[in-house]
Amino acid sequence: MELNQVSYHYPHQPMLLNKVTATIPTGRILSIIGPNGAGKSTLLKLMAGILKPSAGEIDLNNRSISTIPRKALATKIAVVSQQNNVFDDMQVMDVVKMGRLSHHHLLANISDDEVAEYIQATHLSQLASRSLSSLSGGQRQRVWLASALAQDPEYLLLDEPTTYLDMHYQAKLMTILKQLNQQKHITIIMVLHDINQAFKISDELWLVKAGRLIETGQPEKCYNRDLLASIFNTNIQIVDVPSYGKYIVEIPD
Ligand SMILES: Nc1ncnc2c1ncn2[C@@H]1O[C@H](COP(=O)(O)OP(=O)(O)OP(=O)(O)O)[C@@H](O)[C@H]1O
Repeated sequence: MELNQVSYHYPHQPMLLNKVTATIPTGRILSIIGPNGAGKSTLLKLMAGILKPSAGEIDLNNRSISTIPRKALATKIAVVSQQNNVFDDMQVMDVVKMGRLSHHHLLANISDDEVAEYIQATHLSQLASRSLSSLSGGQRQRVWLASALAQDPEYLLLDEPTTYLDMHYQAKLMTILKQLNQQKHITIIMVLHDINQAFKISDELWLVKAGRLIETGQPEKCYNRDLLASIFNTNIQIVDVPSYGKYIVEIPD
């Protein structure tokens, strides 16, 4: 996937993203980090084809994603974003099957077996017959992930996927994502607020501030105190934690 001079503004709003040009590394894990309001979620929505650039192009395999029909795009790109409650009455199994609709016409044509691997990968087997409304925030998050995986996408886009998860499930989700990336070669693009998590799991980072891509590259290149301080507008220290490695901390004035 390539972004060529992508700019975007919401209707009747000033320009938010300004001529973003970058290549998404295929088969890798990319995290987008930056302060609140920088334009990270908007960038993700543009890559998902949910929003159309005001100027510039996003190409997938040399074709503009705005010319790819929605159902065809859903077999290539899956999105896990902030959840809605529209599907609260549905069973977990059916919500996961809905992800598979990009490959079928009817939910009734999709067997339990067809989605079993996605249910297993997200550790939902025990919850498969429960309604979505009876689940905790973290459990629901895994259902949305399973539904996105059922699309069998080349690209998995996640907007703050750890929001509802406790420390244990945050680590577990990161392990699941790493496995999916390594075993199925899915390209993973996510917006993460926990920058230490982003630095640990990602092959590449995009640092965004005020709608501009300030830096891109491997985490090692981005462990730069001055760079991070200017992005987040705060004092930063990078410390060495035994048996963890480099850890970024904010030191208030
Ligand atoms: N639908 C919308 N209409 C108008 N403005 C919007 C809309 N969605 C987002 N914005 C504005 O665009 C800017 C960027 O929002 P975006 O959600 O992309 O930022 P972000 O970097 O993901 O922020 P956060 O870290 O707080 O989630 C913000 O100023 C936001 O208020």
